[in-house]
Order: sequence, then C-alpha cells, then structure tokens
Amino acid sequence: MSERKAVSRALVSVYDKTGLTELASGLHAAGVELVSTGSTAAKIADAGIPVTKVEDLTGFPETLDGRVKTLHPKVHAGILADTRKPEHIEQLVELGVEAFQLVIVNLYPFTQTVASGASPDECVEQIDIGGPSMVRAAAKNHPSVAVVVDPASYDDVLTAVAAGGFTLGERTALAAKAFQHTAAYDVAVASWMSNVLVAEDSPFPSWLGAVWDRSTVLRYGENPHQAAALYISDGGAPGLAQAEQLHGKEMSFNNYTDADAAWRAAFDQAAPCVAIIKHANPCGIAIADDIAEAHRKAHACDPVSAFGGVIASNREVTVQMAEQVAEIFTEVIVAPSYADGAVEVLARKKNVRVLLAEPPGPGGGELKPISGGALLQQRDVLDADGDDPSNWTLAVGAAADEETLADLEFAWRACRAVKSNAILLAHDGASVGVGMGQVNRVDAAHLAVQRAGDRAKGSVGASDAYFPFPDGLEALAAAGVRAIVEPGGSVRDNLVIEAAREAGITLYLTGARHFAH
Ligand SMILES: NC(=O)c1ncn([C@@H]2O[C@H](COP(=O)(O)O)[C@@H](O)[C@H]2O)c1NC=O
Repeated sequence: MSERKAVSRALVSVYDKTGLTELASGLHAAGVELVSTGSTAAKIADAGIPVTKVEDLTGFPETLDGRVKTLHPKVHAGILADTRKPEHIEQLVELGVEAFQLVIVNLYPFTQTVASGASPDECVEQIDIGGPSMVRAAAKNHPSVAVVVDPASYDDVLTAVAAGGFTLGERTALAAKAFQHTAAYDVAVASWMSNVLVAEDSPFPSWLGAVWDRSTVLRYGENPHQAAALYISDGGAPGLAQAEQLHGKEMSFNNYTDADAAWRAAFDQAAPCVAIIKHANPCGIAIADDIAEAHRKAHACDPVSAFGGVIASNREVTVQMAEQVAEIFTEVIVAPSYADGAVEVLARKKNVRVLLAEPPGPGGGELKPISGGALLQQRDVLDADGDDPSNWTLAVGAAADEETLADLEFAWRACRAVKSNAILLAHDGASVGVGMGQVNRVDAAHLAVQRAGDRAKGSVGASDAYFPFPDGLEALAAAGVRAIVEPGGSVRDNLVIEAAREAGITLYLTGARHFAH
C-alpha cells in the first residue's frame, strides 16, 4: 500500500454547504488549518471554527460579484506545487506561499439554474470559473494533493485524515472523479451555449456531449465472447436502465434489450397490457380489463415462443398474474409495481429476474451508432394524427363496428413493437399471429397467417408500412382476415385497395408509418 500523505492545510470553497460544519469541525480537530472563500468561511467561522479567509491569504478582495475570488497565484501555487520536487518547495518558500494537501470544492449550480428557466445572464453568472480551476489544478497535482467534489464523501475525508492522510491510490481515484465532475459540468455549459444560446434554425443540436456513468459490468454482451457493461445517462429521464431488481439472477445484455422492447410495447397501450418479447420481437401482446387476463391472452398468442420470454406489464402485477407467470419459464418480468405477495410468488423460481421500473419517459432523442458516426432521431411515439382512428381514412369496405375498430387500433399500436417488415393479426385485444423482421412484406403476411393458424379467420390485421403490392393484403384476405389497417402511400395503393374490394374486406389508411429496425 502506498504511503499516506498527511494533511495539514485544506482549501474549502463550496456552494452546497451540506455537511460543511461537521467537515470543518472534524478537520480542525485533526489539526488541519482551514482556508475558505466568502460565505464558506463565514459559515465555518459562525460555528466557532478557526478559518483564514482567502482574501486575507491573497491580500486581494473577492471582487466583480465573486467572479474573482480564488484566481490568484497564492492559491494556485499552493495547489499546484509538486511537493515531490525540492525546487517547487524552494520556490514556494521564496514566494511566501504555503502548500495545500487537501482541496474541497463544489461548483455553482449551473444545470439547476438553467432548468429553473432563469435568464441567460443569470445562467452565465452561474458558470463557475474559480471552482473548476481549483478542482482541475488539485486533480492534476494528485501526487501531492487530494481533491474532493462530493459532500457525500466528507466522512471518508475525515477517516482518511485521521488515518494519516490519503494514499496515492486514493488521491488518484479522487482526481479521476474530479475530472469527471468538471468534464460533466463543461458538457452542460457547452451544450447550453452551443445549442440553446446560439440560436440555429435546426431541431438538432450542433454539438452533442454526453455523460454516461457505468452502472454495472455485465457477465457478457450479446454473445459470450463480447464483454459488456450497462451505463446510465446523466440527467436523463429514469427508465429501464435504472430498474430496481427485486429478485433473480443478474441481468444480461440481451435481457436488457428485450426488457426495453417489452417495456415500450406494454406502455404503447392505454388499457392494462402485457407484452411478451423474445429476441426484441413480441411473441404476444394483449390488453384486457384485468392484467392477469391480459397476460393469459398474450401468452396464448404463441406459447411455444413465450418459453424463456421477457414479460412487461404496464400495470401492477397482481398475485393472480404472478401465479400464472410462475408456471412458465420466464427470463425477466418488469412492472411499475407488484401487489403484496406477488414478488414472493414469482420468487419461487430462483432465476426469474423481477424488475421494478419507472414507466418510459416521453419522447426525446434516439442515438444509433453507425461506423464512423451516429444517427440521431426523435424517438418514435404513437401520437401522430394517423395513430388516432378518428383520423383514419376508410379506403374501402364497410365501416368497422366499435369492437372491430378497437381491435384495429390495438393491432396498429401493437404492430409498431414488431421489427419491420411487420404484420400483426389480432382478435379481441390480443395478438394472434405476428410476422416479424422479414425482408419483404408478403413473407411477413404469410408468417403472421401461419402463426395465427385457425385464428387468422375473423381477425384484423395491421401493417407497419404500406403494402407495396396487393400480394401481402391478398395473403391476409385469403386466410380470412376481415379488416386491415395500414399507412397507405404506395404508388400502387389503387391496386391494394382494389384487392381489398375484391376480397370484400375493410381497409383503413392511417397516413402514419411505424418502422422499427
Ligand atoms: N471566481 C472565483 O475565483 C471562485 N473561486 C471559487 N468559486 C466558487 O465559489 C463558491 C464558494 O463561494 P462562497 O464560499 O462565497 O459560497 C464555490 O462554488 C466555488 O466553486 C469561485 N466562483 C466562480 O467562479
């Protein structure tokens, strides 16, 4: 273990004064001399703890509304002197500067000020300059100085000081944290400056900076030879990545991607809904008045594929639903809450991962890496005019009755959870046949019909994009599908509509498309 470096002098300058008095009192009791800025020094002094004001150290008043407080060689030479070098120590003596071994700083609340809707001038005033300068200086000089940016670490600071100071390993880890902190701060400032303050006629930011914190190292990635980890975005809306695991084996990479798809699919429906996902595609989606019933219907769509599936529920999981799930080999179940006793029922299976998550947040951007760059798009949400049946165009056939229209709407919303080319057949609020991920639409139609079997007859169908030729619609009609909803917009729409007329089925056009690749 590396030698500890004793702390005899600390510079403390904090905006967030949480735990400050206890920290200062502990440091003072350990014989550490304290130097502090304006209101930090005032709070320490009010607690009866001796402290030197930075102005007394520099002989220069804090000025320009606090824009200049610690930006002074007497402060920065004291932080930056590499005390491993005798010549640095000699220079400090010549200049009458004393070294710091500990720097404790937290920064002006820039992000919170922007979020409060403050004016540009007020936001600019909350860009901390002196603080990051001290933090970066101390972090650079970690062989000689320990730097602390998080009030939650104050107990550890007092423990380390009492133990004779920080080890080099501890100082290095603190320095890395400190640079992460200033980098994240600068990402926030740079994003605001370049994308908010500099007005540009584009819905997309001219500059993208992101901060991700590693949450968990996963056992492996999509395949066992791929290493993988889960990261959480700083400041983003909470979702599946922050889910609390209530039971079961460690989540895998594929569990996360499937659970994410299931989560989105379940919340695409307003009624109580259960989505069962395998390999990012639904093998069952259903709605019902009761969540256990929705699960029964979703499972019935394709019980073979639902084996080892990932289940999402958009309502509290009841004990009854848990009893049903416990009968089936399930990899993951995710829900916004669990009724008393439901987790215990699920936990009868040792391995099933039981997750509690916040419902998916609204809209936002979606970043997709490609070689050499990334694509950014708005998240696909089901709120286009064309997603509302009252805006659909009846292209041909008898207008759907209330029940049929409800099924068509369910199918339309469920279909967008299916990888394209996608055809989904539904009956009574449940998928009965799903044709997913085909490289042409007619094959997706055949697959949906094949999976539905006898259930295709009398069902309704949804297509995530238009039929480029009549053949896909004809395949559905031949299997007995009685009403279809699709975006329309093909140059051959007239042929598709004619095929629907000949088959005697109802065809609605939405004008909206929901590809999922
Ligand atoms: N200008 C400076 O020289 C300067 N030095 C330190 N600060 C910040 O002032 C705050 C502490 O000030 P006070 O102790 O007055 O509350 C800290 O958040 C610190 O990061 C400064 N403020 C802004 O840049």
